[in-house]
Amino acid sequence: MHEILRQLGEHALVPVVVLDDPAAALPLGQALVDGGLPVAEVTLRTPEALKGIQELAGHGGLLVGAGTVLTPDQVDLAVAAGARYVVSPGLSRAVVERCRSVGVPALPGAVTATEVQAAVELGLEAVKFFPAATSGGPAAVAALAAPFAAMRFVPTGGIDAGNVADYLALPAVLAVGGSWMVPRAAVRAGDFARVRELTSQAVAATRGR
Ligand SMILES: O=C(O)C(=O)C[C@H](O)[C@H](O)COP(=O)(O)O
Repeated sequence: MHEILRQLGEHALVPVVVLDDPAAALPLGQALVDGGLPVAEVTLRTPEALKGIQELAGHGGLLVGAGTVLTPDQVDLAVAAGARYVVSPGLSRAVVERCRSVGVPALPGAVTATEVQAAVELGLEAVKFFPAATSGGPAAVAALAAPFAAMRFVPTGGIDAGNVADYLALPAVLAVGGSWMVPRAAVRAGDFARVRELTSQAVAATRGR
């Protein structure tokens, strides 16, 4: 497995961050580190996201990736800003190939057998099972994993403290993604103590994995 994917698997959680203000990036990154989770996926949903990736990548201790990557050009921008993995909501051959050519792992969305099979054909080792809750939840991941024995899944979308353990219990799950430990409102309000607390609670749910 790609070293970066292996590291995501070790942390077992991928916090999905929406940054409205790049000034929040460093305190947010520190709150994640202090909460025991030195990982951040910054979604390219806001104009400030690339600046935020740059700030977080400069932190040094964080495994920073880009989310909501829809085009090969965005792969280039994200990687230039310091992203070390690229997450997409769906499966795009062009995005996957650009990731391969610049040497970062792609984590594209796939929730059907056809999509997972397409990911296998592209040589991918892991996919994002997105949106997880509305696509059948843990039962759907388990059913989909059965015929694709080598594939690993990163369920994301609608996961929180109440159901994360159900996903983490599945051997096919590499890690679980979500925004519940980094609520946008808390980040906006500068409430990084809240982020740290939610993060350490989420990390506690991964123990014994
Ligand atoms: O696919 C992408 O790149 C995304 O940005 C999707 C996000 O990962 C989810 O929307 C997070 O889902 P929640 O944890 O329910 O907030």
